[in-house]
Amino acid sequence: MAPSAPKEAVPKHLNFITGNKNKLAEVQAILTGVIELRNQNVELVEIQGTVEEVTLDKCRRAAEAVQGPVLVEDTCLCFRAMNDLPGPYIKWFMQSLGPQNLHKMLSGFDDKSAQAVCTFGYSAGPGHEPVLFQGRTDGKLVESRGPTVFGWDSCFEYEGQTYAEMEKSEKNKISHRGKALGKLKQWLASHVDE
Ligand SMILES: O=c1[nH]c(=O)c2ncn([C@@H]3O[C@H](COP(=O)(O)OP(=O)(O)OP(=O)(O)O)[C@@H](O)[C@H]3O)c2[nH]1
Ligand SMILES: [Mg+2]
Repeated sequence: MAPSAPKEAVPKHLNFITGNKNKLAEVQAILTGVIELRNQNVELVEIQGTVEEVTLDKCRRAAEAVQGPVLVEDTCLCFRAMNDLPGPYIKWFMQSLGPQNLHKMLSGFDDKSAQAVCTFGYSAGPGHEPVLFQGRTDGKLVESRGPTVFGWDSCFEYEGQTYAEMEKSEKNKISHRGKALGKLKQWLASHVDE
């Protein structure tokens, strides 16, 4: 998606609204030296819809909740054999099945291909339309390999290694989140207040 941003200055720091500590750590690592990141954990309702609709709505709700500029992110895991489900609903499948059983979702299918999708939304505040930045990484759903620290990292294989088997810095270079933040960085470069 092209970050078709209105010419609108963003502040010198970003307030990343998330309750997910692993996401926060990755975003902090990737944005170090680019922009100051702050964090608030606000419980946000997440609607059903497309990847983009979910993030747009999450971003608008977050801006309303804090009455100011916000960055939010929504992550999807899409299985080709299931026409992209569970997508934004992966969290609930992960919580119920756990990393040891997640791969069984595709046990009845030959096609194990999966795509990790990360969509950031930035809003300058309530009433400001969010700008989206999306990154996608293709891989496969596999039996859990590696540390089970972060969600489905141990079940998502990219070029022979699961995310969990990679060094963090390696994951961040090729991950859905790294790609999305690459676009955010480009946008920031032309929007941050001097
Ligand atoms: O192995 C993983 N590697 C990743 O890179 C990754 N990014 C997110 N997730 C998990 O996928 C679901 C997304 O749901 P989600 O986007 O709504 O996140 P969340 O509810 O945890 O936080 P937030 O909505 O407060 O930001 C949640 O279960 C996350 O733990 C990941 N798992
Ligand atoms: Mg969430």
